[in-house]
This record gives sequence, structure tokens and C-alpha cells, in this order.
Amino acid sequence: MSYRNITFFSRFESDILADRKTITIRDQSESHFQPGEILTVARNEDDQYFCHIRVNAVTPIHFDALNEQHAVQENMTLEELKSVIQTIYPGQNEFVVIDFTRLDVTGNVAATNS
Ligand SMILES: CC(=O)Nc1ccn([C@@H]2O[C@H](CO)[C@@H](O)[C@H]2O)c(=O)n1
Repeated sequence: MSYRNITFFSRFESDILADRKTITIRDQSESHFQPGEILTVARNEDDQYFCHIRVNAVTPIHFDALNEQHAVQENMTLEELKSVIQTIYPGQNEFVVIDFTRLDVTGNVAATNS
């Protein structure tokens, strides 16, 4: 059994492992993930594995519809989040919100606060 992969920039690893970051916003090239799917998560810079996540939902969103709740789920301010997205995806407006839950090594939901 193998899982599909997703990568995150390494600066987000600690927030993901602490369950402070529970969504990611991606462009159409990463809109193919399915609810219930388990993904192997690695750092973009060195492809180092750091956890598994379960996809809860994949929801289309326009850049202008991003709100404070998304920012909270990203552990950022809304201004920071919009700036990050514009830097990663210059000129793009159509995205998906991938809502996820981090799994512990046994495959169980890792969070103790939900
Ligand atoms: C490494 C790679 O291939 N791509 C991306 C794309 C996005 N993101 C993060 O998702 C949120 C919204 O875009 C922000 O927190 C981003 O920094 C990421 O970590 N890595």
C-alpha cells in the first residue's frame, strides 16, 4: 500500500506537526486529492518525510473569498496568508482549500485538542 505525496515548504513543518496549520491552499495542479485519502507529507526543499495527513475536504475557492477563518487555520494573519499565496502563485486566482488532519504513526488522528 502506498500513499500519494504532498510537499510543504519546510518553514511550515513545525506548525503542521503542532496541529496549528490544518489547511493548505493549492492551485489546480494539486486539486486532485480526494476526501479520506491519506497523504505522505515531505518538505519541499529536501524531500524529507515528516508526517502523514488525512484529507478531510477539497473545496474550490477564489483568492478574493479568502477570509479570517482560513488565516486562523493557516496560523497566519489574513494579510500574511494572501501575501504568501501571491508569492507562491503569482497571477493566479482560482485555488482549492485542502482541509487535513495530521495522523500519528499508528494512523490515528494525532490531535489531542479536537
Ligand atoms: C511546497 C510546494 O510544493 N507547494 C506549497 C504550496 C503552498 N504551501 C503552503 O500552503 C498555504 C497556502 O498556499 C501556505 O501556508 C503555503 O505556504 C506550501 O507549503 N507548499
